[in-house]
Amino acid sequence: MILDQIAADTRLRVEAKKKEISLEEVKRDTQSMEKNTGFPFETALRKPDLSFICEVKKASPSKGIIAEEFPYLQIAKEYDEAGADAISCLTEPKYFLGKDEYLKEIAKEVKIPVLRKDFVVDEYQIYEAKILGASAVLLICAILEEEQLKVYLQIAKELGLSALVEAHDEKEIKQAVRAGAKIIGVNNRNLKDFSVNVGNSTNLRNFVPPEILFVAESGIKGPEDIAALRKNKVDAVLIGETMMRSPDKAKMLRFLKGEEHHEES
Ligand SMILES: O=P(O)(O)OC[C@@H](O)[C@@H](O)c1c[nH]c2ccccc12
Repeated sequence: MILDQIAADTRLRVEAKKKEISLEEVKRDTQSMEKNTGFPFETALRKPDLSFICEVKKASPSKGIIAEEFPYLQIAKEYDEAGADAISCLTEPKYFLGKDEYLKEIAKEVKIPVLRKDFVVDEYQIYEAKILGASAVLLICAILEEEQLKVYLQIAKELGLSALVEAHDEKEIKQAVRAGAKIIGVNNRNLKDFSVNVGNSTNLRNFVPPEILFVAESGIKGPEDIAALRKNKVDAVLIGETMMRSPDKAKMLRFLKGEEHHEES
């Protein structure tokens, strides 16, 4: 299964990083950092209207290369100017061709909060996210034990980071709720076989209590998808490929919101 493979590779990557900079060192580095005031990622999602999280992603295992040319900083700035509420930035290098530097530079450059999109299997990566300037981390239920998830949520909280806890089915949502997640994302893409069903997040909407923020992730292509998610009282959407492939981010965002009738001019 691809997810297990990515998680295993990530463990190796983290072990190698620890040899260069130890866990103690990254912990110490976060201690000397300015304390965050509030949780900007969570705040960005907690508004009456639907929030948009736009993703900076060069490639993925299901789609291959999405952006041959990849002016990541410019893309992030365009998302910010287009009115995105937050940015998701892939840092996983092998399968998504992400880089820590992308996140670091983007977080410095934009006003909106940035989520570190990676496969967290070690607390090391949460401290690292903080150092890179992220406002939030992704925690994927399918690769974490419930106890681990609880511990990681606590570490993130202490660092002033929000956590988007990703679930794919009812069982994982229940785990996320028990572990104390404040933001739950339901992935419409099954990471076991890459099949996409935008109905997955609407079907599972009611398993998440209303005080927990609900994010619909993946496979969102057009205003009909957004309208259906709005109707189901989703708090936020996470959109990657559709935004990445669009030459005019502001226009695409208006199109998705139903404010613009044509995708292309
Ligand atoms: O490009 P899409 O289909 O709009 O999907 C974005 C995002 O949801 C997807 O990249 C994603 C969702 N969960 C993940 C976990 C790891 C890596 C990537 C992801």
